[in-house]
Amino acid sequence: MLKKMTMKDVDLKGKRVFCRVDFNVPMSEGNVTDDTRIRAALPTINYLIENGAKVILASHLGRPKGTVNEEMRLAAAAAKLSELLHKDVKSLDESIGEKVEQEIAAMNEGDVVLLENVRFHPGEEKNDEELAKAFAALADVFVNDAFGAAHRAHASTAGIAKHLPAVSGLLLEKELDVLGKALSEPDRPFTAIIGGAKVKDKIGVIDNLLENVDNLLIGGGLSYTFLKAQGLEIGTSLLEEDKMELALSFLKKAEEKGVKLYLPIDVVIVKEFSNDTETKVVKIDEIPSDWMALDIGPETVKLYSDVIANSKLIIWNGPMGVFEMSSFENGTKSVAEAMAKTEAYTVIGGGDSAAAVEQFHVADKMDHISTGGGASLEFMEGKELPGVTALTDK
Ligand SMILES: Nc1ncnc2c1ncn2[C@@H]1O[C@H](COP(=O)(O)OP(=O)(O)OP(=O)(O)O)[C@@H](O)[C@H]1O
Ligand SMILES: O=C(O)[C@H](O)COP(=O)(O)O
Repeated sequence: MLKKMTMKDVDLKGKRVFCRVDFNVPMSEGNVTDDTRIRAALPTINYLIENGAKVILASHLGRPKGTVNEEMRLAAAAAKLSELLHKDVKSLDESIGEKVEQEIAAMNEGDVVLLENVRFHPGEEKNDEELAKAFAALADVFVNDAFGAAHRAHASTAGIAKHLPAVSGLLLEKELDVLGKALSEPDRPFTAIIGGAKVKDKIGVIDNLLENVDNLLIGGGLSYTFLKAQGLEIGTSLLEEDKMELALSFLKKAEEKGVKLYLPIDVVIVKEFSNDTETKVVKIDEIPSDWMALDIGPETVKLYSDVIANSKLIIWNGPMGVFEMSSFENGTKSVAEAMAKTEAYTVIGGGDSAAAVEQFHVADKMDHISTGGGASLEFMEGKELPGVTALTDK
């Protein structure tokens, strides 16, 4: 349970509400190419409208490093939101200052404006006190619905919360609820699937999950460091030599905690990193020294799919192979399909895994797809999220 104030704990009628959302969406040629994050914020925005708030939305887009970048303006996101809400959304070209104040003063209850990219100000990422105060001066209430940015202690996610009643939005609440419950009172068997490129990026999450899960399925680039550490030949597959000791300590921890840790038993290998080259499927102890593994093989798919089918709760973060190339997509696709079929409660930890379930058309079969990549990872590592900590206690 979230011990922070929520939108339901404050009177919103006629109030100016500064609502931080994560509209950091993929764009191409000035258009939003994936509106998932905008759609995910609709329940909160509609709630604010229905309760008579004046809705002042704020977001970052990309990493403009404190200067105005024409390609990172939020106007296209405002247009997309307007289309989804069936309502005018005024896109402003600043996020603080006199002009913004005038626009807000002219708002009626239920009106919606979207401020310009907050990262155009250098103070945003520095969590500058003056910028936080300038944001707070625009409003009476702060609502944080930007789960995707909750791991950042920035002026519009954390700093502002010191100066206004600060409450969670519905998306933020839901994300914390689903991920929190999964980690604190999991239905068992509880299985985590961890893939992606590097052990380095998943140290915290593997360490924390080993405290909790029944099964840990490892795939993707990071599995080869584990395999090499066990003395296997991995050819030219991805290796982080300095993480081999750590990989061994994870294997030991799994044994101590009674966690079944699975590594690939067969793989798809190639001689060069290319989609159009000869591929072979080999057993895990048959990788030639000049070949590299870019996907898990069919035996591993079968093994992992069986574990998935026999689980009650599954959390997935990171692809099983180089799924962007069709020759190496099978492992990731099969895991996505096995998750789509299972009766278990399925949680996708954002980022590449969320992209994969979209790509393989099974997104609607998942119980929860997190809108946060980095944020969900940090949450699963057991870290505090500054955007949540900053909210007003109940
Ligand atoms: N065997 C492999 N060899 C090389 N690269 C791999 C292999 N398996 C997966 N990858 C690559 O790993 C990348 C994804 O890993 P990365 O750690 O960057 O993100 P992630 O785990 O999906 O994290 P997030 O979900 O937070 O975005 C993909 O681009 C994929 O091509
Ligand atoms: O896309 C994300 O993960 C969030 O919007 C956070 O973006 P950032 O990594 O640039 O802070």
